Amino acid sequence: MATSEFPAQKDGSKAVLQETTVVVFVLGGPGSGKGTQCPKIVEHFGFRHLCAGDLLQAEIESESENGTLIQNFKKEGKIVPSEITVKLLQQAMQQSDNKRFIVDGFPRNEENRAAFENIVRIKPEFVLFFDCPEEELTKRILNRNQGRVDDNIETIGKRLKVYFESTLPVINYYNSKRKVQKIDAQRSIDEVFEDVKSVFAKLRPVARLSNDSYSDTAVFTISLLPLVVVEIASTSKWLEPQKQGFTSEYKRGKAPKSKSDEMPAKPLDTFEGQADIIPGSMINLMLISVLGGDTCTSAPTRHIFLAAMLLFVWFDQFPDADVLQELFSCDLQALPA
Ligand SMILES: Nc1ncnc2c1ncn2[C@@H]1O[C@H](COP(=O)(O)OP(=O)(O)OP(=O)(O)O)[C@@H](O)[C@H]1O
Ligand SMILES: Nc1ccn([C@H]2C[C@H](O)[C@@H](COP(=O)(O)O)O2)c(=O)n1
Repeated sequence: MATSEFPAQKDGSKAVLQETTVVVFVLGGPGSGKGTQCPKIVEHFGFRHLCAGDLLQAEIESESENGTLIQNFKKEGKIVPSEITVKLLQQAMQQSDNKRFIVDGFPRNEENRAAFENIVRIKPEFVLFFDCPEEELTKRILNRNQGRVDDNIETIGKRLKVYFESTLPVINYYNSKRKVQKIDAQRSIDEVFEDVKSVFAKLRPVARLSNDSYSDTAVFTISLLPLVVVEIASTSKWLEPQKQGFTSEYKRGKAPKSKSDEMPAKPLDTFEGQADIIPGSMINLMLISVLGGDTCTSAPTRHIFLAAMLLFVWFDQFPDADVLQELFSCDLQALPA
């Protein structure tokens, strides 16, 4: 993903879209359920929802200079010139603290796609495509009852024509780049969302972390603290006598006793090297979840990993999984099956 500079803001500074910005385009015919599913994605995965149609509608309602032009395009079921739509999307992204966006109803045609990639300079992570037959689309729109100027049988025909002629080629373009996640949208809202969830769950865990609130930083710091404490305890001197005690009992072939004589101690192999194994496995588990695959690391690498994670959390800069993979690849080994 590329870094993109937005136009100067009122205070003269420039908002910069960082490399960690994630964009998912949500496409499908009119009435396929984009606007129904997007709020669920926001709720479950913390993305910011940008609906191109809603941004254009807000322009109409604000009676801006482009309002009448947009209204006329909308009534005709036509696609508004890309310059206008991309500018609105760009401003909305600029004003958001979130770095992860689902862009609903965009790009509607080749011109939209090229304008976004040229101006915003970000390629989508993937395209979520709600696939639904024409008859079902028409039925849903006619039942929608939200007072939209374009929800009438005449405009629906035009919108469907535009969808098949202009939007489907964009979906095919992304499909040729293996970026399309196709969802069967003809089923119930809940069934559709089950599929949507599994698509978003496949996003790399680091990319799924939200960067938009202090509470996230607090939650992640607190989650990392037990790891830090156990790691420090295991490598500090005060655990040495216990470790040696267990080891010498083990060498003499005697099971160490628990404090209560009636209660047998835990098996020796549970204790031996326990202080080293536990933090190792906890952090290895984290590494496995972040990097994928089976991994194990040496103690110094775990320490660097922990320190890096804390710094990343505090400075609100989560690294890409690829960066982590590169940082730790020298120390990652496949675990025996
Ligand atoms: N899976 C579904 N099953 C039945 N009805 C649905 C389903 N998903 C959405 N709907 C209904 O269909 C209508 C259209 O859905 P929605 O507004 O989400 O579509 P859309 O893709 O956002 O449409 P548009 O592109 O025209 O804005 C709504 O009334 C919605 O409640
Ligand atoms: N990229 C876009 C998105 C929307 N429009 C216009 C034309 C649509 O009929 C209208 C409503 O959009 P919807 O809510 O159906 O997604 O907005 C556009 O010109 N370009």
